[in-house]
Amino acid sequence: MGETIVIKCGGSVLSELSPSFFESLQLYAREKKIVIVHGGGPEIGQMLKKLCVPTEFVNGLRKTTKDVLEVAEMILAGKVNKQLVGILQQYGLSAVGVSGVDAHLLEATAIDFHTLGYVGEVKNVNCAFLETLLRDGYIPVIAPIGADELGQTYNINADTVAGAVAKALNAQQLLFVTDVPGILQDGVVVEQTTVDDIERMIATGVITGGMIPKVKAAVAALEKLGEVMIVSGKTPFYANGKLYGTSIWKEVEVY
Ligand SMILES: Nc1ncnc2c1ncn2[C@@H]1O[C@H](COP(=O)(O)OP(=O)(O)O)[C@@H](O)[C@H]1O
Ligand SMILES: CC(=O)N[C@@H](CCC(=O)OP(=O)(O)O)C(=O)O
Repeated sequence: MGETIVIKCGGSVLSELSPSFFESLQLYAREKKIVIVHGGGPEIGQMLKKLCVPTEFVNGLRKTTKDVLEVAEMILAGKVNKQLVGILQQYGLSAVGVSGVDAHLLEATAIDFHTLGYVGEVKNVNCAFLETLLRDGYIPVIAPIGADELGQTYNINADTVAGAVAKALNAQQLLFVTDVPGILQDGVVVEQTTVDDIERMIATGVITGGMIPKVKAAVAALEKLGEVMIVSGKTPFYANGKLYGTSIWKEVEVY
């Protein structure tokens, strides 16, 4: 069996993942070991609204009070994780759903408690646990909740978790599956780009909002990985041995 691929499924597209997306995944799973990290930001937002719990974002991260943390855990580790595992199983893929709390998978600490509350960053990934699941033929499906050594849980941005897991596993590739077919510039998909280009696109306002944590996680992961891709979950992302979307490299390849 081949190399490990980490796939992050964004909350923006979870309810719209097309049959062709799962068919691409089936093809990919024959050749690669797959780890999935999922988001669920829009669902957390909807539940917070229903429960009249205020929510605000600071630099793309959800400020997380005790009440917000409780809802994030319910939605991510409870609802979204189990729904996604259920769908993967319908497509014949052996998925096991865990949160970062299970088996100390994601050891976390607060980024900046004063500004963000219980928002975590990843300190350590239990790779041995993931490798056990992968060796037994399972696709680990990870909800982005981590815990510290005292058992305090944290809400972690799912793009950040995907980047940290890909780096820790020395993954061959990291794929961000989202609701757009890649990084768009003037409405056109940028097929290949580099870390320098990305910094320019953030500075000039081409890349904004939820695309920012994604490209930042991509840039951090590129310290160790060769390539990060951003692809759409609404259309097939893999066919004839080729991935369709934006490919991000550390620097331009010279042929
Ligand atoms: N240059 C860009 N190209 C594509 N999408 C962009 C760009 N800049 C900002 N975005 C926004 O980023 C969104 C994807 O991020 P987000 O909503 O957080 O998705 P996810 O839940 O998949 O992480 C897109 O739907 C789009 O609105
Ligand atoms: C700290 C932080 O912002 N956590 C995110 C976790 C979910 C997430 O990242 O979901 P998407 O991938 O769908 O955006 C949140 O509370 O929305």
